[in-house]
Amino acid sequence: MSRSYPPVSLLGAPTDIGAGHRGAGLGPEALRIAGLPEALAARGIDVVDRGNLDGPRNPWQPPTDGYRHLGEVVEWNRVVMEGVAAELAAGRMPILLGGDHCLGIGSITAVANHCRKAGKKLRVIWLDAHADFNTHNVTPSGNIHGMPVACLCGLGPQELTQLGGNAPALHPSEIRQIGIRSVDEGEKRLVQEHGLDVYDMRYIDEVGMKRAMEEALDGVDADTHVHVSFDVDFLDPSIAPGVGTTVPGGPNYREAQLVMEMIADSGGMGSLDIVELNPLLDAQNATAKLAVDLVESLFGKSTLMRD
Ligand SMILES: NC(=[NH2+])NCCC[C@H](N)C(=O)O
Ligand SMILES: [Mn+2]
Ligand SMILES: [Mn+2]
Repeated sequence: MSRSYPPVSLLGAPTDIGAGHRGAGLGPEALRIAGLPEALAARGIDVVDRGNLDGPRNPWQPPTDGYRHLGEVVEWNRVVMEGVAAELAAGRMPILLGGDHCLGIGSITAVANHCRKAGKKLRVIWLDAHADFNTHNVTPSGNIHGMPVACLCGLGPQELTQLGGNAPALHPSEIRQIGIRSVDEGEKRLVQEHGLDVYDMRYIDEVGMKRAMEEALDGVDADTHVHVSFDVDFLDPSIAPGVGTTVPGGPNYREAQLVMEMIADSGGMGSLDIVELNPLLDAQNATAKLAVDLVESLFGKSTLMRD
């Protein structure tokens, strides 16, 4: 199946404000140096690099009341939400270059608002080692990059849960999480209570990535906007060392390619976040290059013609 893609805009968000390690703020530049704009252009996509958004610097403080850098995280997410919303309103596909995963709050809030206005269904495909469903009372770290899914579903500080208006941006039924293998104790209970649809590594081991992805994409149709939230720590650390919170036992190269190819085949991808890439922990930008390779597959690159 091949599709034509709308024009794409790259938006850099160079910050590690929600993370526990410094360095994710260098992600946008590493992705550019790994050739992301050129790779998309080579696929015939009209791509414009908007450069980097601007936000507060990282004061690198310990958490207060269960959150590290809440004020700065709110500011960054407002900037991201506005940037992503402007691209969607102009009929373009935003690709957010993070930055840490707290930025998913702003990005997905903008996408959800756009879908409500356009009368489209939303399906978020969350590729991650982590559920990112912590709240300030259960977080082991206070790092807000461990909380974006909870915030989007209405659990968290009002400044984040109501970033785009007074209703939660997302209903748990709109998200599918793939590759999960690290969920904190208190977080497990919340995931269960809110009925998140989690395709964890145990499930993927048992049924295979193909069936897991068929299920995760079930119901996606021409009226569905698919948002892909790609936390690079989704990948097994043996192939993707350049992230701050590695967890062993993730998808290998072929499984990751299949995920991307199946999302491409769904024909529904309307927006993408690439987050948590940390060039300071990488080996010669190899993780960034792998991310670019996988994004090519997300945009329909395949070995043979398959129509
Ligand atoms: N987006 C991420 N890399 N999240 C990692 C979260 C790690 C851990 N669960 C925490 O809340 O601190
Ligand atoms: Mn993660
Ligand atoms: Mn994450």
